[in-house]
Amino acid sequence: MVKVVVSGALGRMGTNIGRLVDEAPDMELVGGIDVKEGTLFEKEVVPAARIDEFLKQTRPDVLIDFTVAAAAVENIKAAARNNVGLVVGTTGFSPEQRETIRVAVEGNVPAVISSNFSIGVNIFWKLVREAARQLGDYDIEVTEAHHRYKKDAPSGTAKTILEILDQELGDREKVYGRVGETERKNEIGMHVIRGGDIVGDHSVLFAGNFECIEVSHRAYDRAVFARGAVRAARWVSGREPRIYSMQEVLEL
Ligand SMILES: NC(=O)C1=CN([C@@H]2O[C@H](COP(=O)(O)OP(=O)(O)OC[C@H]3O[C@@H](n4cnc5c(N)ncnc54)[C@H](OP(=O)(O)O)[C@@H]3O)[C@@H](O)[C@H]2O)C=CC1
Ligand SMILES: O=C(O)C1=N[C@H](C(=O)O)C[C@H](O)C1
Repeated sequence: MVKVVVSGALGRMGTNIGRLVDEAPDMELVGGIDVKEGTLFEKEVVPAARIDEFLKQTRPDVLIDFTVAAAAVENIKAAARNNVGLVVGTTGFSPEQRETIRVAVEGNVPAVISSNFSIGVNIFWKLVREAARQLGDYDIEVTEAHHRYKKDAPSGTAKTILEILDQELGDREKVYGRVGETERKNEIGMHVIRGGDIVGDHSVLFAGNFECIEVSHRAYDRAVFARGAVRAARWVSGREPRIYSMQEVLEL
């Protein structure tokens, strides 16, 4: 049995993940962490201030964190202190926060950290890499769209797309939206849409003369992220203590 605590337990992703863990025959949901007290599928949810005490009491194998960046950093440090493996889907980390996470995790606990846990997006990233290899001289524009409540922008998935493009094409200037008189140079355009209940859309446009290629992914339900996170939780238990990507989990 893989024992799981969900952090961000009362949120959109936390409740989706809690349901899947609760229903999995090989997993045990032992509780949740959030800002307020509550319950998650009849298991206790305690405030984040009590995380150390709760991890000692419930002794999970894995903490799955889908919260906000500043909170996730503290939760990751607590998991590492208590020798609990990690699956981290939270996005919006600064470079400094990423370094803090690396120091907390490496050599201490195994952690799968990904800006997107859907299988489709992990394949989409591979397609974007291949397109960039072939179409480096085309104009490139990245667009993402999410629901009105999303706190960070651009999305973590879009930032991963920009990293892939940089790896393949070298560092290019990023232009975040355009207004007024603008002249296109060898930049990458990055465009963010927020509205309604859009679950998560990402697209990369490669525009040449007389033709365009668009690589895109659209999520219709948060279940695709939740399923990937639960798959990663199963996979991460007992691994060497370092940071893993979802690509490693999926052997892509
Ligand atoms: N990697 C992936 O595949 C995916 C990543 N995400 C990312 O996951 C994160 C959460 O998204 P979503 O579920 O939509 O957001 P929600 O706001 O619905 O959920 C986040 C929850 O975390 C709670 N929270 C805040 N601080 C803490 C803390 N210190 N400890 C524990 N819980 C805390 C929030 O409480 P309160 O509301 O009271 O502040 C809220 O209940 C975001 O960063 C998002 O980008 C989302 C989908 C897929
Ligand atoms: O906040 C969300 O909802 C999502 N966040 C992730 C991101 O920032 O890339 C993944 C997904 O697109 C949904």
